[in-house]
Amino acid sequence: MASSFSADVLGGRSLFSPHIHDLGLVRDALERWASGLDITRLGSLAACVSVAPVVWRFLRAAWHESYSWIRQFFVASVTVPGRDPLNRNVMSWVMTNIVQHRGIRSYTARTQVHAADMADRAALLKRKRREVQYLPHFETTFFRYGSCLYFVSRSLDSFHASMNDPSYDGVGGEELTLGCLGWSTEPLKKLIQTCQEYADRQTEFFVIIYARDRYGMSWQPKARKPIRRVDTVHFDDDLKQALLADIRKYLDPSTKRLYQNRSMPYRRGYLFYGPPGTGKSSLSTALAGEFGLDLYEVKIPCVASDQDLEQMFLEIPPQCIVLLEDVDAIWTDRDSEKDESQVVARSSCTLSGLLNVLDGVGSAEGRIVIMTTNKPERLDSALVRPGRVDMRVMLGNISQKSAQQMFVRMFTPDVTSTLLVTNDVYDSTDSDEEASLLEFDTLQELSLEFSSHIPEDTFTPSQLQGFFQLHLNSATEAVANISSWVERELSRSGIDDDISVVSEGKAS
Ligand SMILES: Nc1ncnc2c1ncn2[C@@H]1O[C@H](COP(=O)(O)OP(=O)(O)OP(=O)(O)O)[C@@H](O)[C@H]1O
Repeated sequence: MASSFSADVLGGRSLFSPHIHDLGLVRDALERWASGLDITRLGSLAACVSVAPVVWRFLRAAWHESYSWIRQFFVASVTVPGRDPLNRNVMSWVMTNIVQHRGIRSYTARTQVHAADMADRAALLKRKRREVQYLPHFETTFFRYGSCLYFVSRSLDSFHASMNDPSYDGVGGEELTLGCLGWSTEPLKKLIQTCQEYADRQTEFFVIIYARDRYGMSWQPKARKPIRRVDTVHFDDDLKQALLADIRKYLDPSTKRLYQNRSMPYRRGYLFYGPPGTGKSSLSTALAGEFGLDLYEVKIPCVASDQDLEQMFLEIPPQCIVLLEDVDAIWTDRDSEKDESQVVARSSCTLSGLLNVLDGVGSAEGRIVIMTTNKPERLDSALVRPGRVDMRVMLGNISQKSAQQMFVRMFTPDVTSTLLVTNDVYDSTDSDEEASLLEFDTLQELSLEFSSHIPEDTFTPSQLQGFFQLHLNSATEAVANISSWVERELSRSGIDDDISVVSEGKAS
């Protein structure tokens, strides 16, 4: 037993011997260091360590004092209020061009709110998981731009308050102070102009949609959507061209002069009507992108009072699109007694409140107002008279022609990837052209076959979009499945409440 025990110990020793060797070395080093220690030096070291915090506090106070002196006498500054649109422009420029180029070690993290922004496919599939948004966390940052030294400080208190607002997208919103060394504010104005130009370039690719914040206190950017081309919203082609021409003419500077010379209010109003899911909101967003305008969204059923509506309109800038959604929720036709009771129940603002903001004292020049409704017959004639509504656009159920266009759009190869392929890989030879032409021809044939199965003016475009979402990977599969889908939808609409929606679309 004894021999076996000692054998085990020996075995263990041989196993761990390198560590024991290392420990021996550490112990030797410690012994050498301790033997050379001088107790006086140790005491002065301890004294230094104990006064270090006091020195640190003193240096900080001195720095703050001298910093405020420097700021007072040698620094020019501009403060940008949190709720001003300029704030967002400055902040996104600073984030993109300064902060992100530095190694960031401090972030604010919060749960991503906008589901549309989720890039993580796994998170999308696992619906309960929400993506985390990381935002650079800084209070003051110094940077050199051109020949000047600048700094930007932000009020972190208001930043944290904004972060608690789920509709806040994380950029801007807190009071900013921009400063630079010197007595002139010119470099600051130039910097602000650079930020503005940067923001303008951004809007070439995006539409900024503004909505009231959750307290109803101010307009806040709700979403930044990639521009949707107007040709991706399918409805009557002639009507679409007429609408585009009308807006283009209205926005032409010469038209503005004409209106002013003739003492006419420079405003334009449109009414988009049709069943739900026919593209009224999509068209409004597409128009904002087409004409480079911001979109201010007012959901009429959510407006608390006439005063709120008035305040909203007072804060909307002149050059933009105002989208008044579901205007029928305000009230019904004045002659229709039976609906009068629903009016009070559905919305808290009144017809006179709405008319007042459309062309009363507070209504600004240069706006485009788009009203949408599913029930145009309910609207009061005063609201839709010329001057308030200059053009009515009916967005109905989908025609065979639009269904064909939608099919081609869904299965046309991505333009950017096609361009990459043609530029990088191929020399455009005759056979290649023939191949792409053939592809185009096949797509046309398939689209014709597809649309022949779609009954005229029966389904909403959003219904058809739902079908495409199931067959996005194969055009032939879509064609093969369309007739059974149509049958299913028709039989469903026979028993569904949807039948009323479909027949309303046909009637209008
Ligand atoms: N005419 C259309 N052309 C292309 N897509 C459309 C069209 N109409 C609807 N869609 C698609 O259907 C979806 C819903 O459209 P949208 O919200 O614009 O309809 P809407 O008429 O505003 O509906 P609602 O009256 O319920 O607000 C969007 O994803 C949009 O892409």
